[in-house]
Amino acid sequence: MDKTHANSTCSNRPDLRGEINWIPFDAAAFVGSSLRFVSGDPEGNRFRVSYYLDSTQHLKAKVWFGPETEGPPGHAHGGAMAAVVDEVLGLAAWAAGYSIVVGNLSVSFRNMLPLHKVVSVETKVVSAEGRKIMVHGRIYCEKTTYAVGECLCITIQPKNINIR
Ligand SMILES: CCCCCCCC(=O)SCCNC(=O)CCNC(=O)[C@H](O)C(C)(C)COP(=O)(O)OP(=O)(O)OC[C@H]1O[C@@H](n2cnc3c(N)ncnc32)[C@H](O)[C@@H]1OP(=O)(O)O
Repeated sequence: MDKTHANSTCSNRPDLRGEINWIPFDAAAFVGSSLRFVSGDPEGNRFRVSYYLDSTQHLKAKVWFGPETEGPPGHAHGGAMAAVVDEVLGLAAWAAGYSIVVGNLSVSFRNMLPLHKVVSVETKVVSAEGRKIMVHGRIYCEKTTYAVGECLCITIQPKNINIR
């Protein structure tokens, strides 16, 4: 399990720094500025997200689940976790060089995720067969796994997605 430098509790400014050997990843440089739903409001009360590549070039994210992601009292909505898995695993395929949209997403919720928590997301592109790119990943913090995702991405022509 990765060692974390991030605070696990909310402060005025959650600590989204990456871990040793992670380098910042500029998502907008790959997919434009359209990813507003999850990572587009770095000062907001929903999600705050920082992206990185680890030393093996796998996409990682640090994500703060703010109060506006609430589902069960004091905890993140399952849809909020699914949205994070959708964006981060989809973006992992882009970071690996595939222009894709997500065709199918499976998310298993393993533990309730307390609000105001900074967690990590890890990803791995596990296969590429024709237009089908399979990406696996999970949301975790230290020894706790909150959600596990399997994301089937389908390649598209970049011109069909109007990246801006
Ligand atoms: C820009 C950065 C984005 C990154 C992070 C954000 C991630 C997202 O949230 S993306 C938004 C959510 N996703 C969408 O809106 C996608 C909506 N769906 C579509 O646009 C289309 O169905 C699309 C593009 C996936 C596939 O359509 P199309 O190009 O016509 O391909 P199609 O011929 O049907 O299928 C191609 C292959 O993929 C397979 N496939 C397509 N969709 C699926 C699916 N949902 N499940 C399983 N297999 C599928 C087909 O079986 C086919 O396989 P094979 O080649 O073996 O026969």
